[in-house]
Amino acid sequence: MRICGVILSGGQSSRMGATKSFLEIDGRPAIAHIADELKRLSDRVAVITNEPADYQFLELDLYPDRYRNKGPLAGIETAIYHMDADVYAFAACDMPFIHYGIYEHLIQSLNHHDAVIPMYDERVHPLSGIYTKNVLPYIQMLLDSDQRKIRTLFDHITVNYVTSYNGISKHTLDKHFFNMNDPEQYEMAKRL
Ligand SMILES: Nc1nc2c(ncn2[C@@H]2O[C@H](COP(=O)(O)OP(=O)(O)OP(=O)(O)O)[C@@H](O)[C@H]2O)c(=O)[nH]1
Repeated sequence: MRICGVILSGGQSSRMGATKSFLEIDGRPAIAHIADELKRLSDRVAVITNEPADYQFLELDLYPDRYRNKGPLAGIETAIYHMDADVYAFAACDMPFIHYGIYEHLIQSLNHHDAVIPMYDERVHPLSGIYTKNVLPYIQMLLDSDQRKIRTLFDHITVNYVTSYNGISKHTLDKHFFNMNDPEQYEMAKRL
């Protein structure tokens, strides 16, 4: 199975007030930690960013959103449009502690669905999901009619929502799904 890892980094970071990808965790930018983990899944990892010059140090494939200012769904569209793979493992740039084993578990849960979306602590995490190429025309249809909600995509495709993570510790899961959106959460991240 051909897998691509994709980091979504096209947001405004307005709550944080600084680009979340470049916030330092253990002396390295958050996005470098995320890239390292996705490289354990695949030798093909891309970043979807509208400021590619800032990301060249990562030495990854860089693509700007094809649909501008339409949110993360546009980032997913861009990745699938440009890269040829069977499955795409997505990560938000504000989840610095992702664990590749959780993605392996999601991929094993594909079972002919169009996407596998993790749930944890009663929250749905669509930007840490696995998507197949099948979703591309549906995303384009939504973006073409200015619909940006990922949840709307799920009305059109088959989704396996994963809620059990046998063999993965609570500590690993708590960190994987930790998301830093504001300065307070960044301070928490530095202590994790
Ligand atoms: N490629 C791409 N990624 C996006 C876009 N909007 C948000 N993202 C990414 O989606 C993830 C979640 O973003 P949010 O936290 O909802 O939004 P944000 O713009 O980063 O932050 P706020 O401005 O504080 O809402 C992050 O990884 C963002 O970089 C977009 O328009 N394009």
